[in-house]
Amino acid sequence: APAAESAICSDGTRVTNSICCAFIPLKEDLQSTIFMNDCGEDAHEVVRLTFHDAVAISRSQGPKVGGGADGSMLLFPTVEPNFSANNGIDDSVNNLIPFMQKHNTISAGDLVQFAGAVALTNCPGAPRLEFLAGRPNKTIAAVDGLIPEPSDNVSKILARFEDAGGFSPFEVVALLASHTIARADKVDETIDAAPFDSTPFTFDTQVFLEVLLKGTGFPGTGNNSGEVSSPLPLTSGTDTGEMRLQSDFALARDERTACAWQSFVNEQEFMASSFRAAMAKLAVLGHNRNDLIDCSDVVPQAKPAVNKPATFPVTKSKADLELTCKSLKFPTLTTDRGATESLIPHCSNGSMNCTAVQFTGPA
Ligand code: HEM
Ligand SMILES: [Ca+2]
Ligand SMILES: [Mn+2]
Repeated sequence: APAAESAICSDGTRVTNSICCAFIPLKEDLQSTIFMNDCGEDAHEVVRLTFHDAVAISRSQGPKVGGGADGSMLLFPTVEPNFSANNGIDDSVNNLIPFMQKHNTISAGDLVQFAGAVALTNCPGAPRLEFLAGRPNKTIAAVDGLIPEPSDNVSKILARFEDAGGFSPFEVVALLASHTIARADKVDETIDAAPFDSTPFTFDTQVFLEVLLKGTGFPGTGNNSGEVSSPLPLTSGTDTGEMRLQSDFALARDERTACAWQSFVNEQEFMASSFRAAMAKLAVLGHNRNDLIDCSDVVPQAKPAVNKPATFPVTKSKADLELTCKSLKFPTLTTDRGATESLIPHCSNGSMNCTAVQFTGPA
């Protein structure tokens, strides 16, 4: 192939195409206006948005039900955010909408996927995602029913991912590495920011370990749709205990996905590279990769991994594991020191009080 037109942006970044340079001021604006260089609530919610925008497409039903990674969530903010599977997505939608005017050469679809890549760079251990630019703004609102729900069974989840973009069961599990930096606000309406692992500000493998532990209780109320008991439910003030999604529980134990799930425990590099590859597929759903321009150079390097092996949280050990994968040996891990179950801090600096950015908007 002929060498791509290359350019140097005003800050010195060398890119394959000069159109990529517009994403550098966007990156700075996103960091200083919303993310604050933190792997906090606002970063988490934008990563979730990359998925909910992209997965709304169907190979069997065709383009009339949704265009994939097309920014339709931002372009139709009074439609898609109201679907029940999108409950809570309005925060990230309203936060990103002002950037469409402020950076008006960048399409909504590019904005969503780029913002997700930038958000992840704030999370130690996250991969530096591929970023391709050029998704057009011409699209339709997606229809309801295309986003997986935590109450869905494994067959339904795997079928939905297959239909959306030909994802294999392994790729589905790899994408769920995202739940290492995730907290639920809406599954249990009585509590906010209930984390899916004990380290929601670090892109580590703890989620794959902790979802394999026997559940003992609920961080809030106990009868919510899509929630099952977690091993670390202890809550105090805004330090909400761990929540477990029924879908994560089932994927970790189902014969089609359990070995993929277990394979990521304590395998930071393998998890990060598998997530990166699956995200590259997710981010271009609805597009032909060859029509897009590779602007990966404008994605900053992620914060380095903390280099701490996976550990059983205090009070837990291999006796608490619920393993169903027969072909893999479980790694030998130590238990964190302490006598009683630890709280999971609400904020990345370890405190109970931190403000999230929240713009008002149409969603
Ligand atoms: C089987 C598929 C999946 C199901 C059923 C599912 C379900 C959920 C649910 C119920 C929540 C909590 C929302 C709330 O109450 O605030 C959540 C949060 C989240 N999900 Fe997923 N998810 C799935 C796959 C994914 C994928 C593929 C990604 C990204 C690649 C992702 C990224 C996130 C993130 C980052 C959050 C945290 C948002 C926050 O902290 O505010 N999820 N997910
Ligand atoms: Ca984590
Ligand atoms: Mn949240």
